Formats: sequence, C-alpha cells, structure tokens
Amino acid sequence: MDMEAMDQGTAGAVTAIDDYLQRHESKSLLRFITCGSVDDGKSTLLGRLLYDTKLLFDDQLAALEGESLRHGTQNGELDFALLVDGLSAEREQGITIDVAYRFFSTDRRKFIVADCPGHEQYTRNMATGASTADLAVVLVDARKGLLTQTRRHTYICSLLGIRHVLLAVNKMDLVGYAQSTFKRIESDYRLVAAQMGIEQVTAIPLSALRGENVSSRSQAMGWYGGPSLLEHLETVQVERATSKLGFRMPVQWVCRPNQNFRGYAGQVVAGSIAPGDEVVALPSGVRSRVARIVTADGDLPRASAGDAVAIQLEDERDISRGDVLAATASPPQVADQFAAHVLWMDQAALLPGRPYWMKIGARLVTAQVTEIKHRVDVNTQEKRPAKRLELNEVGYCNLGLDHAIAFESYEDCRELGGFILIDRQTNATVAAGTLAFALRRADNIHWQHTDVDRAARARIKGQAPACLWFTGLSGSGKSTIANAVERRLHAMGYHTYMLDGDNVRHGLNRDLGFTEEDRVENIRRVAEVARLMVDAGLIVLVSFISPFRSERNMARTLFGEGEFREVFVDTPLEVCAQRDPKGLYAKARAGQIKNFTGIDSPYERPERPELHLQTQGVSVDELAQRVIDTLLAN
Ligand SMILES: Nc1ncnc2c1ncn2[C@@H]1O[C@H](COP(=O)(O)OS(=O)(=O)O)[C@@H](OP(=O)(O)O)[C@H]1O
Ligand SMILES: Nc1ncnc2c1ncn2[C@@H]1O[C@H](COP(=O)(O)OP(=O)(O)O)[C@@H](O)[C@H]1O
Repeated sequence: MDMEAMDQGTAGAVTAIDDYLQRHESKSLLRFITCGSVDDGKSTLLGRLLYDTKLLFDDQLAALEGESLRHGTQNGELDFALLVDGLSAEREQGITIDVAYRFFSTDRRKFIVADCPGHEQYTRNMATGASTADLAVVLVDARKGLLTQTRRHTYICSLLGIRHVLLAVNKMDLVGYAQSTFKRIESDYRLVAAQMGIEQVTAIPLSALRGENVSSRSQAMGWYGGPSLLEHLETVQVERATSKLGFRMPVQWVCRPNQNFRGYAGQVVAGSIAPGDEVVALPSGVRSRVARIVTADGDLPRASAGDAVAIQLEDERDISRGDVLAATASPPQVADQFAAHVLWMDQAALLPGRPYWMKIGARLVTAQVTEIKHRVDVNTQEKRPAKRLELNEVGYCNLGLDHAIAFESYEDCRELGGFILIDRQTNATVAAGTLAFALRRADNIHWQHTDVDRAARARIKGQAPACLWFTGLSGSGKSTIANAVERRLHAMGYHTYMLDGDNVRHGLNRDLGFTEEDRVENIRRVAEVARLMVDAGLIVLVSFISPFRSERNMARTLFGEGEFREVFVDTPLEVCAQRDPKGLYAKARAGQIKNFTGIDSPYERPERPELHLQTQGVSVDELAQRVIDTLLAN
C-alpha cells in the first residue's frame, strides 16, 4: 500500500473532522427515529429533511470513527481496535442488527436519525433504533388515519423508553389541507399515545413531497400556527431527568496491550467516576480503587455518563467482559429472575421453557421465559392470556437466567435494563426486551449443602451415574431398546431407573399435551428429574420423542462432562408407521390426532449424538448391547 498517499488522505480528513467538531461541539444532540407504515412517506420525509438542511455528514463521521481507532493504537498502550474486534465478532454471530444511523446538523442542533430499512424486518430494526432514540417521528397518511402499524410502532417506542412523539400527519395536500382531518387524526392519536404512557405529543400537518411544514411553514395551511417539523426538532427539550444512579459501566473488553497494563474498557452508562474512587465489580462483588481513567486522548480526571474509557484499577483483579463496574456506595442489584416486557421478532414462536441467549449490557447469559403473564393487544392495550408469543407480539413475562447479573430497571437505565434474546441454534436475534424488576434476588436462594454428596451416593452404588437419552419418532423403538438395556444393566447389578414419555405423562406431566410449548415444558421437566436421579447416583434411561434440538441440548447442559449420552433411535417414518404399535399413525393420518410427530409436527434429527442406532434389520438385543458398550466404554 502507498503509505504516503494514505497518510495525506488521513491528515486531510482529520482537519475536516476537527473543523466539524469545533463548529458543532457546543450544540446539543437529538437522537430520533422515524416510524410509520410502508407508504406513509418516511423516506420522502427523511430525504426532504436532509436535502433542506444541506448538511450530510455520513462520510465525515465514518472517517472520524476510523480516526479514533487509529489514535487508539498509536501510543501502543491501549488497543481500542480490540474493542471493535469484539463488536465485529458479534456481528458475525448475527447479534447486531442493521440500522443505518444518519447524521446531519443545522445551526441550532446536531441530529442522529435511525433509519430502519426493510419492510419485512421492520419491527426488529425499529426496536433497535428506538432503544437509543429520545424522540420518534410517527408518520400517518392523512387519507388513512391511524393504522395497526401506527399503534404497534407507538407501543414499541413507549416500551423502549421514548417519551416524545412528533406526529407527522403527512400528505395533507391530498386531503385539500383540511384542518378537520388533521384535528381528527391528532385527537385519535393523543388517545392512543396517552394509553401507552406517552404524554409529549406534538402534531404537525405537512406534505413531505411538497416540503410544506417540513423545514419551512406552509402557505396552504394558514390555520396551523405551530412550528415546522424541523423547528420542532431543533427546539424540543428531551433531556431526561439526570439519572439518580451512581457510577455504572459494563465492561465491554479487557485490554491487555502489555504486561504492565490491564484496562477495563467500556462506556460509562450512569454517574461519574474519578481516580481514587472505590468500585465494585458485579456480580462477583470484587472491590478495588480506580488508578487511572485512560482514553485515546490521554488520561481523564473524571469520566461521566456517555464517556468511552478504559479504567485501570489499583490491584489486579479477576474481572471479565460482561461484568459491571459500579460505585460501591450505591451498587445495582444482582438477580437471576425478572419480570420483563418482551417484543417477539421471529417467525418461530417464543416458547416458555426454551433456553435462549440473552445479551444485556456486555453480558451473554442463558435465559428462559418461565411464564408468560399476559400478551398485550397493541390495538386495544388489553391483556390477554397466552401460552406463546408469535411474531411482533409483546408479552409481559417472567424470565429465569442461568447466572445472576447486575441490572437496573429499563426505566432507570436503558443500557443495564434493555436486552435482546438470541436463538441458540440459528444465532438470530429473536426478541428485544426491557427488565421491569427482579422477582427474586439471587442471593436469597442458596444451594443447600448436603453432607452426603453425589460422589458419595455413586460410590456406595459402585457405579458412575449417567443419563442415556433416547430420542426418535414414535414407534422407532426407544422404549423397546431402553427396556432391553435396563434389563441387562439390572442383571449386571447396576442401579437404574427408566423415565418413559408415556408413563411420565400419566403423572408429573399429566397437564401437558403435544403443542410445541407443551413438548418444550415436558422435556424441561423430565430433564430436571433425570438430573436429580443422576445426582442420586443412578443410571437413568430417558425415553421421550424429544423432537427439538434446543431442548435436547438444554438437557445436555444439566449434566457433568461425559454423563449425558444422546442415543438417536433412527427408524424411517414409513417403518414406524408400518409398525404402528399403538395404532396412533393410522389415527394421525386419518386426522383424528393433531400435532403428531412426523405427520404434522416436526422432528429435528440429532446432529452429533453419542450413538446413532439404525434399527432396521438389526435385532433389539444387538442394539441394546451397543448402548451398553457405549455406556461402559468410559
Ligand atoms: N400428537 C402426538 N405426537 C407424538 N406422540 C403422541 C401424540 N399423541 C400421543 N402420543 C403418544 O405420546 C408419546 C410421546 O410422548 P413424549 O412425551 O415422548 O413426546 S415429546 O417428547 O413431548 O414430544 C408417544 O409415545 P412413543 O410412541 O413411545 O414415542 C405416543 O404414544
Ligand atoms: N430393531 C428394532 N428395534 C426396536 N424396535 C423394533 C425393532 N424392530 C421392530 N421393533 C418393534 O417396533 C416397535 C417400537 O415401539 P416402541 O419401542 O414403543 O417405540 P417408541 O418407544 O420409540 O415409540 C415395537 O413394537 C418393537 O417390537
């Protein structure tokens, strides 16, 4: 690469950026988002606004970001590039979502507008944009009035903490600039917004296409005495009450450029901090004092909310990415069970009991929705009972996490109260959510120590406890083979127990049917029971269809290294249907049984089972022996 040319180019960019920053430094910043249905004129409005302000800073800002990175690596102390690497790793996992942020500015204010393209994934992108915005421009077509989308988007904005809405009643030229139409839409909307807790609504009649009431007042609407859209954006006061919270910073990255330096990099999300202050890392509770606050431009005497810094502590501590550094005097709560709002954004429904990745702050944990309290009808605000959440539905749920986290309610702190859920199979972002409060503090429930532990229980039985997990279609041979395995093990003196779908469904799981959500719960319970039995020192044989990879993988995580063996009883559907030991396939094909696995309910084949048994033409005895060989091999 031609280094000289590159340096010159960069130097040029730096000067331009310095100029830009100086000119705009003193101005306040407004982050907003535009929402509306497909044809309401969102792009026209945004285009018009950018055109009228004649200031587009996309390129300068991209260069600015590049520059700050370069500076970060210059003095060899701090590698901020690592931070960015971390983020791009997330991008590869599909965690981040595509939202284009456009920058523009006028003489009075700087603006960042979240531009959320794409109709299909609109809700998903919108939620991302809304989570950092202070104001939403909600577009309504004057000819159509409020639509379901208008209500849905307003609700999402409200859920994600937006308290100011600019209602842009667009296409006024197409309704003859009628004041009555505008007034009707305005009052309809105020009612909806008030129901959703949004009190600051400014309604503006406009025509984005003709540029009326966008950046200048319209002659055609003399009856309107309010500001133009741009005037309002330039002057509206959106400052949130200064957060009452003390210092909080999620650790995005631990920087170790050399042996002598260890810095915890991240953005301060609340309060402020200075060298000498005592901090606690949560959830571990480790304490230390701040030695230095390092940035790309040198050390700071104090860092406050919004600053991106690396904090060096006085002593070497075991603190990692995802921990939260906080003021010791007023630390956040730590908990593992929450009440939360969840906006579901995936085609496949949210199923209670299924484990998802949860990303909150810089932390990644496993979370399950343990209960859906209710679903919210976005049109009427009514609470309705629900067993699952479908695409674009919002539910008020209880969440259970596998690890405790430091958090704030979303209302108090977006960064430590907002989260996304990620599907563990596809890595797709499937939900956005907001924490309301902790249901139970993690430190209130302790794991009770027992003097006789699992090793002691296993020892007295003279065996290594294990879980043999048989999965396969109905009639594939799970029970027959598991039964033969248990008979042999028993004869050899092993302590065993068999959990069979048909049997457990008569007792513990009597309340469950065969919908996806019931099957998820069925497997969750039986996996927990199997875990207890392994804890008791037994060899447990689990024989359930267990059709979903997610739940089988979840079951696996409950056991120790090598304790769990997945046995795939692989018999083609046609063969199972021919065997039809209980006559169920005949009934399912006749439409008398709904949701029958393999017919109108899916079976996800195991990808890496410990044992893959193809049963056709092989005797039950031989198959059972193979299971025993696998079990006793290690
Ligand atoms: N709709 C439908 N789909 C599948 N199976 C059905 C259904 N209705 C009843 N049965 C009978 O229930 C047994 C499966 O229960 P499981 O608990 O193993 O199922 S699951 O793991 O929750 O999917 C299954 O037993 P097996 O044949 O031993 O697998 C069936 O006998
Ligand atoms: N090689 C085989 N392995 C297991 N079962 C077989 C085999 N060949 C025939 N079968 C028959 O298939 C049926 C399987 O039923 P079952 O064990 O109840 O299946 P599942 O528990 O998977 O629903 C039984 O009637 C069994 O005798």
